[in-house]
Amino acid sequence: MKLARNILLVDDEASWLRTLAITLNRLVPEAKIDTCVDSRQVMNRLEVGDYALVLLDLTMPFHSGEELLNMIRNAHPNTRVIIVTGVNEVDTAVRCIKHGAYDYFIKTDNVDDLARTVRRALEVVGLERNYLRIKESFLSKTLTQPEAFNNILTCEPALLDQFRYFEAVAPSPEPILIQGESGTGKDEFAKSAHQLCCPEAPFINVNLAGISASAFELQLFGQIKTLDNGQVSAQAGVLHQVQSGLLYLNEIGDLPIEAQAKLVDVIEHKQYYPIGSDKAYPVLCKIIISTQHDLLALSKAGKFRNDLLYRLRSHTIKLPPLRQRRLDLFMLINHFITLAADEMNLPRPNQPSTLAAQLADYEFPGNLHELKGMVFDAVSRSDGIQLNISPFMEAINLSKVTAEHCDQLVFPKELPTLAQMGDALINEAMSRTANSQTAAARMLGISQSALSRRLKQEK
Ligand SMILES: Nc1ncnc2c1ncn2[C@@H]1O[C@H](COP(=O)(O)OP(=O)(O)OP(=O)(O)O)[C@@H](O)[C@H]1O
Repeated sequence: MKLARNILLVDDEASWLRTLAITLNRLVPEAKIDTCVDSRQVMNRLEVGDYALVLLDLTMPFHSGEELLNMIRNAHPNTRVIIVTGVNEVDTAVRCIKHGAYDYFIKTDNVDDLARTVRRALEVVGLERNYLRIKESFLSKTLTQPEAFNNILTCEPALLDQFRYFEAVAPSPEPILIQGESGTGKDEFAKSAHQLCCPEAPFINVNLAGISASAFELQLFGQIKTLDNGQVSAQAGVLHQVQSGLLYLNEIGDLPIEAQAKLVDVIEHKQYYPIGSDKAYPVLCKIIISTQHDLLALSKAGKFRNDLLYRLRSHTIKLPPLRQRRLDLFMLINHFITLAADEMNLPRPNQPSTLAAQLADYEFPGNLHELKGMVFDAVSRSDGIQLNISPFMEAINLSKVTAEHCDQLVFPKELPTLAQMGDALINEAMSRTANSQTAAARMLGISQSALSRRLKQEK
């Protein structure tokens, strides 16, 4: 991921440089700080260092700060320069700002103000770089790393367009929101993002369904405790474990509102505090967030924070449900036949040529989870030559019957209890969705956490 983090501190006073570097390391932990005491080396360092920001003294031997400011702005217009000097003269300050300095500080100024400005300058450079890269990549109309999408089969033009958008935004430091019904491929897109931005680093998937605010905080931030005997015990959170990898937060719509505030802080300040610690640690990972809910509707209902919603809007992709991807059916069925035959060690049956057309009007409420479940069932019932199509026909017929008799449920002579009906409904939904709790919960019109609790009670 290409973040704007590198800062070069330039001053001929070595002891001041050391102090400034230590202070900024503490106040802006996400920054990578280098120092340079010799003004003659600055331009060479900028050639090789990808610096987003230079903090520059004014009075130095060889090249003065003002001279360097002009040289840097001409040769590296995207690098910002903040003047940090002992010279407290309004004229000089005005001249520097006119010549393109981002800001001007006196060495005796409050360091917190300087740190805030440094962070803002890094953000500005990051956003500029991001915007340029996204524009270039999107306009190029081709994928640079098509292999990152190997697990997502499609020939639907709308979804292929999403690949280009996703590749363009994947390296951005902002989080990406993936929206789509259960089974539309959100997890697969998160894995593609990992391939695109940090394949060598860890990928950690955290399911937020049913999580409490305190469990979320502990899982993300970890905990540092000082025991009675003075020893320190530390429990690492996923933000520490994932390092510069990819953190996938699944089902954000289920996150309690208090925990959402913590997540806003992480996204906004790119730093976090382990529970029990007042030391800030940098957030180095890429964050991908998914939901099957309409977050705008949740926010209107007071269940989702506006500030989090706005933060997640920078990069959003919406995955279409399978009922809008008819062109893909034939290919997906073939793909799942191969998977099922390999997994169950069975001969690979052929897909009847009319099957995809027969499924054209079926709604697939469980999307790819449901299709995969049907194909696995069909392969297990096949003779090894032709795919047994009864699981598909049963689903089509059932949906027709349900549509025709949706207001006329037929009950046995002796009525079941409410509890028995509930259990039977849950079992049916789980079996129709190949045991996907998210898809089954959606079918039943309840949250995944409620379904998960019911299933635990059943056991
Ligand atoms: N385009 C695709 N080609 C092949 N397989 C796919 C594709 N999209 C998804 N799958 C497979 O379909 C199943 C469901 O996909 P996935 O888990 O990514 O959906 P999801 O939207 O994350 O679901 P949930 O909301 O339930 O977590 C997985 O087994 C996945 O590997």
